[in-house]
Amino acid sequence: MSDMQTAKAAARKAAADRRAAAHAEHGPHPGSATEALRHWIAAGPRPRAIAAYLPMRTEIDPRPALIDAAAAGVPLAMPVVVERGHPLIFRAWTPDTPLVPGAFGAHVPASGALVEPDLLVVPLLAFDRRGYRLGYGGGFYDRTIAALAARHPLRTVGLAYAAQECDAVPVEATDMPLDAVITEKGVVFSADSV
Ligand SMILES: Nc1nc2c(c(=O)[nH]1)N(C=O)[C@@H](CNc1ccc(C(=O)N[C@@H](CCC(=O)O)C(=O)O)cc1)CN2
Ligand SMILES: Nc1ncnc2c1ncn2[C@@H]1O[C@H](COP(=O)(O)OP(=O)(O)OP(=O)(O)O)[C@@H](O)[C@H]1O
Repeated sequence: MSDMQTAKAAARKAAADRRAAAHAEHGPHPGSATEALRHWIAAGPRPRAIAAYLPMRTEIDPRPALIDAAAAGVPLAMPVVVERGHPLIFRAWTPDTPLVPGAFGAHVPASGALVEPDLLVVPLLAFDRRGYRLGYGGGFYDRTIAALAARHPLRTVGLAYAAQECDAVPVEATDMPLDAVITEKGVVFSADSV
């Protein structure tokens, strides 16, 4: 393992433990995080489509924060892994969409049209106040953010427990910073651009 991989692995392990403790304390639907994300979405420009995630392990469930957008007719989507080393794709999703277990442990919509989102709600293990994040190590979100942002304007918001914050996440050239990070304490990071 490179020094970078070793540093990321250690940061992931520590953050996973802190996230599990926060999940046990606050549950999967911390109301203040849901409210902050709902307001953040409502306060910005109307998205063409929002992609969030179907929670796995001890991630916060983003779905309750999407209710207003869904009611306003904004298309929603969830991620699907196509292949290791490739960007994610997104399938249309509503609360009634049947789900099946996906290749990497998360559920995915069983079927559905492909969606090109311009707002991404991003899961993570660790974040810092520059907007950098660590996920499970697939590089899926880095590749996906780079690919989407190359095609059109994109906004990205991380959703996490406050306990997942780090001073400085180990960063390499391909890491894509988020535009904002929301926790049960509110909007804890916001780039100048959003
Ligand atoms: N809810 C949710 N859905 C998601 C993601 C996510 O982070 N959260 N993803 C975000 O990418 C994608 C799935 N990616 C994943 C990538 C790796 C592992 C995983 O279990 N990794 C192993 C380490 C494996 C290795 O290093 O080879 C692990 O964490 O133990 C899980 C999901 C798409 N869907
Ligand atoms: N755009 C890219 N092009 C090529 N390699 C990339 C790209 N993005 C990430 N990678 C590589 O993928 C590997 C995993 O990346 P990283 O450790 O940042 O994953 P992660 O952010 O924790 O995972 P995820 O984004 O799936 O949640 C690293 O070796 C990284 O260099």
